[in-house]
Amino acid sequence: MKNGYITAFCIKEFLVENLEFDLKFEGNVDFTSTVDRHIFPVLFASEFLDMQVVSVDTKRESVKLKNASWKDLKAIFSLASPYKWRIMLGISFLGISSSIFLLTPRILGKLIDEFDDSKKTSLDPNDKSLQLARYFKNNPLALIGVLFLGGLAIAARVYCMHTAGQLVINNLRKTVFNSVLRQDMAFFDKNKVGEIVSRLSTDALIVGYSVSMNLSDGARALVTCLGSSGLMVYTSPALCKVMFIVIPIIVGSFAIFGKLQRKYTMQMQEAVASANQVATERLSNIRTVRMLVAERKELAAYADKIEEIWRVSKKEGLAKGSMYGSFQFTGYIALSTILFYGSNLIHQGLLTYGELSSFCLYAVLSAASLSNMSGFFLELMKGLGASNRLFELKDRQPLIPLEGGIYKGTVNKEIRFQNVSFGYPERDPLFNDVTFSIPAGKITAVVGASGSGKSTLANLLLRLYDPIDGRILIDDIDLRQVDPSHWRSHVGIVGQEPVLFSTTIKDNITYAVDPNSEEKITDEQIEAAAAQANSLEFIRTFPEKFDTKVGEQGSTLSGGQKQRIAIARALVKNPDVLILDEATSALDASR
Ligand SMILES: Nc1ncnc2c1ncn2[C@@H]1O[C@H](COP(=O)(O)OP(=O)(O)OP(=O)(O)O)[C@@H](O)[C@H]1O
Repeated sequence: MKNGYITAFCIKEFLVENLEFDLKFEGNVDFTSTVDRHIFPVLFASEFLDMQVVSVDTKRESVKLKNASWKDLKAIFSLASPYKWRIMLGISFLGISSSIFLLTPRILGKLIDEFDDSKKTSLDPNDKSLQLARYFKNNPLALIGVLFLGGLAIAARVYCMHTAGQLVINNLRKTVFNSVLRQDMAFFDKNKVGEIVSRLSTDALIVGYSVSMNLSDGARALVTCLGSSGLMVYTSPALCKVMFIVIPIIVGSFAIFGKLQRKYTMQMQEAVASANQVATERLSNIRTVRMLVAERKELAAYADKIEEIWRVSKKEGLAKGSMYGSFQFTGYIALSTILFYGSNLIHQGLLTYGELSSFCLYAVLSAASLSNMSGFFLELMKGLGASNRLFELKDRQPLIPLEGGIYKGTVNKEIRFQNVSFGYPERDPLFNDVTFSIPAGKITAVVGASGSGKSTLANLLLRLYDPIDGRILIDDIDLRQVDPSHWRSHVGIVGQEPVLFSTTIKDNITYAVDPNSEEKITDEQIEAAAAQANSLEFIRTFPEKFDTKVGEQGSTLSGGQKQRIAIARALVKNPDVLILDEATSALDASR
């Protein structure tokens, strides 16, 4: 047990005085040796810096949803371009299956006429489809074989497009996650983590689907629609007149209800993201919820969000139902008219039974493909909406970059806050024109009232935020010119509420050590750091020692144990600057 002598620095406007006092540490954090290694902890204690206290504004702005526009189409399809060969292969299989299934109704029609003795003699023997029909009549197994080939081509197309979609989703998720990880703290102050996770899971899925499987379904619908319409005209131009009456009704109802459905689908995604946010935040803080007996309140908050989903869902269902209903209605009107008018044409000898059958099959195919095309359009719209939000995250440039600048990690003379003014975004200024120095090799304490800005000074020193005015100098070099990641890797910090990850004690202690760095941390160094933080003793009592899993946010450890592991984590990388932000608040005081 050692006593460390610290020098408390106070910000000049309030008190110009150096204080020396006796600091008691439980355990054996050896500050004498750390001072030798030019480590100088900056201790933050809640006492007497009389700074302005600003109330907490809990209302945070979320990622804004903008309306999707066609100009984003290029950007969304460019996501699929790395997988274009896989998509092209899928489209080729589409060509095979579509040719087979488009020609089948015509051949079946000819087969029907082949069995009608009254029509048999009047058929054109040079007609290729008739020749094929006759071949299949004599070799029915060949027809089964061709249809089987069509089925195989469909399976291959679905496989290619499904996997291409997953590759797009994987790539998108990685890119967006990378961009989110690089954002500045002000971004995380504004955007809720639950919403960002929702973007990564749901929106990436929608975008990936819309440019892969949906693209292939859309292409299939288009080919089928064009092919079957052409074959309808070829089979009976007279019957096609009926279609001129029905198509405008189908297109009109699709335009109205499709637009409505798109609107409600976007509202639905927003409502789901909002419900996810509530669930994530409350469940990750379940202990607090339990201790404050807030289960009913949280259930009510979640139920409100679910109620919102239900409200939007009803509108979405109504738009969807109206669209499908109008499709079915117009479809059956068209089919009845075709059969009625077609029977008349047969009676007049202008059409055969086989031709009417083929025409009906093509009409059904073309109606189904119109409906599929509407589905394609809707999915594309959904994809555009979702991509808009994802691109916002992907393309956002952080206010403070992760890398770039002078490689400065050691402090030889001093760290100097020079005329620093700061306020959090959308808040009143927290402090103005603050100047003080932290000399190298010394222990410096900052003390002040709760909420006065002590942790904020640590945030500024780590360059999590930039001062609004003034400079922070590391040996006369402005911190803004220093490579942020390099600087941070030389600063050890133990926060007020130590955050542990749900992995082993060893992984938590070595969390800040770059796995790709040449300098490997040995088990002896880990044990030494744990011993310095006075955690070795209790770690050894666990059956799995350093391989013990600590649970979510270290839930299986006591507050003091968590803090000691956090101290070991800060010490193991042998930092040049050590910041202890009330790091011993959960430790028992003892000599
Ligand atoms: N990310 C943030 N966004 C907006 N305001 C913040 C943020 N973090 C802190 N604040 C506000 O800044 C003020 C200073 O906070 P800070 O955590 O620096 O105080 P502190 O002196 O360390 O307090 P304590 O001793 O209670 O830990 C507080 O009023 C707080 O509400």
